[in-house]
Amino acid sequence: MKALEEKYLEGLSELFPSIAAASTEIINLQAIVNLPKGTEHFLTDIHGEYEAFAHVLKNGSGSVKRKVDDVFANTMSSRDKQTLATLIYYPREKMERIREEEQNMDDWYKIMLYRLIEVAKRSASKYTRSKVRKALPKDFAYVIEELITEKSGMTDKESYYNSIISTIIQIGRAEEFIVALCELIQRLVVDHLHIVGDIYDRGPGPHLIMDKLMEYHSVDIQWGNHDILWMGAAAGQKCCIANVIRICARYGNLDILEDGYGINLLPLATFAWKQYAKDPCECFLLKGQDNCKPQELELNMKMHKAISVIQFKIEGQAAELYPEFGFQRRNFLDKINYEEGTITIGGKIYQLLDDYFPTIDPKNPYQLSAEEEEIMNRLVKAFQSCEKLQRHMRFLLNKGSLYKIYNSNLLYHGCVPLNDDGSLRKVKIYGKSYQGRTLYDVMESYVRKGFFAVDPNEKKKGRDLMWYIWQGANSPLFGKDKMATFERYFLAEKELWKEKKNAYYLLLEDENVMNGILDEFGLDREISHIINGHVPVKTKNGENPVKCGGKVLVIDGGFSKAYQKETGIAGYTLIYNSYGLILAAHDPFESTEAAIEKERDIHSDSVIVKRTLERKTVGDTDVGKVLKERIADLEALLDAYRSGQIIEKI
Ligand SMILES: O=P(O)(O)OC[C@H]1O[C@](O)(COP(=O)(O)O)[C@@H](O)[C@@H]1O
Ligand SMILES: [Mn+2]
Repeated sequence: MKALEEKYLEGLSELFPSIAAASTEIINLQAIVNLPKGTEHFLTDIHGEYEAFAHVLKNGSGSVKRKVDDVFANTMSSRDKQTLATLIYYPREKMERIREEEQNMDDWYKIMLYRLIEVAKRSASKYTRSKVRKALPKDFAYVIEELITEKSGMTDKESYYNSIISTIIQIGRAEEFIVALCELIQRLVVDHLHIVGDIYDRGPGPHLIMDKLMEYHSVDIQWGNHDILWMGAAAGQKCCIANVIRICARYGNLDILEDGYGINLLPLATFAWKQYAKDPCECFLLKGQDNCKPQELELNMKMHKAISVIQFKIEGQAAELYPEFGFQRRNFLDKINYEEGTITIGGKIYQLLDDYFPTIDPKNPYQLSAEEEEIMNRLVKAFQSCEKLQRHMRFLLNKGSLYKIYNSNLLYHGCVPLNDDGSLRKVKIYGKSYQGRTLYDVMESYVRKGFFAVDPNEKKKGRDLMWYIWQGANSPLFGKDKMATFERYFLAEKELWKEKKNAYYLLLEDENVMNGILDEFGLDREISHIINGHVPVKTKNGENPVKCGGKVLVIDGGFSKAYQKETGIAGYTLIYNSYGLILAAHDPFESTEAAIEKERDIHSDSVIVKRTLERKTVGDTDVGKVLKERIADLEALLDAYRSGQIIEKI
């Protein structure tokens, strides 16, 4: 043991070869440990709503506005503060509009530059110089550093700053400089972003969200069931592919696949147009179809039906392949009386809303027709060879996981599957049972195998498990007894549409159960929180996202427009800064246009969920723990130098 420690200190002395070097490092690290903790920002269930997402990212769920308020308090009108905040969110667009009205732009630049410098200064004050330096835009790094660093010894600060600012304006770089400052502020107000799942589906811009996330300075992602669906599709899992296309068709978003990812849907379109030529496909209307031209709508509905039928067939085959997934009870095509147009479920006969199935052979209802087969094979190739999709999925794999423990918070998209009595539910995966954290870990390892395993059997298991995670009754990301897709399309009886939530969602207020989950994940039950998304919080019915006295926070972002009428708001986001946890409830986002033109921010009511007694420092965080260990090691090295055990290397 002793020898090992000595070896380690020897190694460390290579990096810090003298008493002076080790001491300097200790002082630097200690300074970081004492700084206020960086702000974390939590978003969930973005569901392809790129514009609203981009806006919340820019305003840091109110963090930018809070900074502006802090700096200017009562010295500026609220109107001016709002203009300044809008400028910080949309600098280019805002300046374009200002230029049209403002008589004296130079004056305007000057005022704004001063204001922005003050906000930037305050935003940077939480960080070390070296961290701020890394965040500075290349072109203006030196000047910005000069302007935002306090120069206490300087006598004529005013004229020094004035001359820098005048020069910037004179040489025609004011606008670029303003943009750089605004982006810096946006960058500094949020230190780290957590996406608690469901980037994909329903809205039109998930690919744009992915591009934006890929350039974000610090982010982690907990996969949602919709993200896993896309991951499965990208890995070539056919049921996932069919579901992805079906959902895009249902929301009038086939453009995401065709234009966003360049996946060719022509074979499916041609087939659907011919196969369902005279079929009105009325059960396959689109959600939000007002944006669709009539001719496009007709084709879109036919494609919607064609891919749904394919999905029910291939899911039926997969259900037989894996009885332990429990999907056999979801097989309906063999329960249909094709002559009568009825279906028998639970001993009862129901009338189907649509009974035109030209591609189904009643004797072999799950068999794809030759054309359907050909289409699916081509789609598998298209998904697997789409470079952009693969790049996005690689990013999800590298920055993402099924759950995350971060600064004493436990983050996952859906739930931890529980029995009705609150005990951890045992779930069988490929012949073995797992529960709680191990269930999560095993599932995650299969997801990764679906992409990286060399053994083709393991790879297939990994891919097929992604389809299970999407909609399996015991999937921690889905957490409902079934996904009633078939019933929602074909049956009028709403009682059949019901999806029963896992006991987890009924036990959110049960402290014993929630503490049990924290224990299971190795977290301190006294100080930790569980944060999940997935289930829209129906605020208009009086539902509260803060559960279990603040131990659990359910923050389905509610970005999805389709769901806003159910929730009554545009959902929640969460901020965890050095003062505590702040929950922001947002009104729906109108448009980027309105945000700039009318300076209409998303109106957010902020509620402080937990205020820390003392301002939290980096020392209280996970990074802080690592830094403190490093300091202890360096102190040991110092002792070793001083006692002669190790000799300086200079
Ligand atoms: O509103 P739609 O498009 O019918 O989707 C409903 C389906 O989406 C789900 O809610 C899953 O999506 P979420 O993860 O966003 O909740 C299913 O449970 C349900 O069957
Ligand atoms: Mn979800």
